[in-house]
Amino acid sequence: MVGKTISVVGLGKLGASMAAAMADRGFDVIGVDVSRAAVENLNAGKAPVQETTLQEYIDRNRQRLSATLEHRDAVMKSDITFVIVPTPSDKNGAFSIKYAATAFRAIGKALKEKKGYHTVVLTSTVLPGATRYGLLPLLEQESGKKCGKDFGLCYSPEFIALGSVIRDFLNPDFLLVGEFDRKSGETLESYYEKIMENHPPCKRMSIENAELAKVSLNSYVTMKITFANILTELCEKIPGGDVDAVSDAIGLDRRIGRKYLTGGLGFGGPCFPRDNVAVSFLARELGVRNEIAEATDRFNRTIPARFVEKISRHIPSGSTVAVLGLSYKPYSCVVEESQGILLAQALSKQNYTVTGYDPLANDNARHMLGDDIQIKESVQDCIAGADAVLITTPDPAFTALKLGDFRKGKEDMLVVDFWRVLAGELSGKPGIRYVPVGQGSRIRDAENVLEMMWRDA
Ligand SMILES: NC(=O)C1=CN([C@@H]2O[C@H](COP(=O)(O)OP(=O)(O)OC[C@H]3O[C@@H](n4cnc5c(N)ncnc54)[C@H](O)[C@@H]3O)[C@@H](O)[C@H]2O)C=CC1
Ligand SMILES: O=C(O)[C@H]1O[C@H](OP(=O)(O)OP(=O)(O)OC[C@H]2O[C@@H](n3ccc(=O)[nH]c3=O)[C@H](O)[C@@H]2O)[C@H](O)[C@@H](O)[C@@H]1O
Repeated sequence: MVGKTISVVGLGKLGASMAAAMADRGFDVIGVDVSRAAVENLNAGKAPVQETTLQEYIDRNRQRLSATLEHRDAVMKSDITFVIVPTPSDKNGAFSIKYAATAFRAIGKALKEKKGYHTVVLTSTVLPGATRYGLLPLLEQESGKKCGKDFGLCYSPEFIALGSVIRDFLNPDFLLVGEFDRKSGETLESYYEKIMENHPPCKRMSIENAELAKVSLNSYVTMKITFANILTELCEKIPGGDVDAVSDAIGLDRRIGRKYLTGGLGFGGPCFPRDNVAVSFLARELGVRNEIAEATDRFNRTIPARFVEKISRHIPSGSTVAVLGLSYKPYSCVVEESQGILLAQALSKQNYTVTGYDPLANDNARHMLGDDIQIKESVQDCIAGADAVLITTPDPAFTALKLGDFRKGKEDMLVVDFWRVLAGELSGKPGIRYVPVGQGSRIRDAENVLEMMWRDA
């Protein structure tokens, strides 16, 4: 049932890494992209995108990896095709399937000519119904063939975080397979048995259940992060409050777990923020109330403004603020929905002079921010002359900073540490006003509020 050759349509952040990882597991992999640069790069042995270990995987699998602009070539020469093209949010917050539709039409045309059974797998994130009612008809129209008889179809998303795409892909907690019919699911599962390194459990179900499971998982995880961010605010108002102490404790309960329970600056990036919006859209369309997804999204989007207000209580507008961390998380060049970028923009609007630095995301940040923020080439350049420093990601370039890296001028320098990574180094040190987010500050005020609450008991 398992053939030797796999094709991957879409050689972006997810697809390029999946193609290289599957080649490493012994398959011949043909990548397809509409971008000539992506195809030429892969054929020249260069990673089309930046991702941890991707270049190494390409280097050691050159013989088994190739790329083409022609969907037809790839489908004819392979037994199974994974489709991993963008599904951007549309104006209603739903995921658009316009790129997937173009890819499915091209695959359908190729299937018309192809002799023998072929399996098509959609990996891109879509909402329930999109695969069966939006994309499957295109395959059947273009090929003149029947799904379930002439070809198979699955929806099988990945649960992969940028920066660890290859490791996560090869070692998932579980596999999710939405199958058109039993044969489609069995075929895909047998490929996964050969591809994955850790023999994960495979959950097979209807296509629609798998579509719902993918977005539900992300929505649930962001709800958990948001809960931690609410705890963060509460701890700041409680004398001696410490969000990590609380998260570490409740995270030990196996019903909760400690992962994705760290309060800080909120979630960002190209995946999480759009998923609650899409889930809310789905719920509205189906007449279901989903106030959790809506509240999670609302709360997360107000976090930068809350901190601008907080910072303005410490330093007047006109001061210089250094933002360390412009990507949405460490080890990433991605700036989409980055909380660091949103914070920099909000501060600039309030007439602060803003400088920024990120080890990987400087170019993308420059592109997004234009002239409003001065992007610097090193942490030291970014901090020099600043009245306040904001540490927005727990990147090793920032967690390794020492007291001596911060200015020792006449005025104390404000350091807002969203992930509390420099507490040992900076807390209580002369010349620094260290503000660890999620810890009880302005203790006297906090005590007053608690005293008032309980005075008449
Ligand atoms: N990046 C991630 O970590 C994850 C992404 N996803 C989902 O995977 C999908 C793809 O995401 P990324 O890889 O990040 O996108 P991306 O934008 O980095 O890459 C998509 C690639 O598809 C190509 N493409 C567009 N239309 C095409 C067509 N008709 N034929 C062939 N190639 C075509 C583009 O040129 C681009 O190279 C999205 O639905 C996303 O939500 C899901 C889980 C994780
Ligand atoms: O559907 C997707 O496309 C992917 O979205 C996320 O992956 P990703 O956005 O790359 O990154 P994560 O490492 O999960 O982090 C996302 C954000 O959450 C924030 N976060 C994470 C953990 C935490 O405890 N607190 C917190 O605020 C991070 O700072 C970051 O901004 C999911 O983790 C993947 O499982 C999923 O496949």
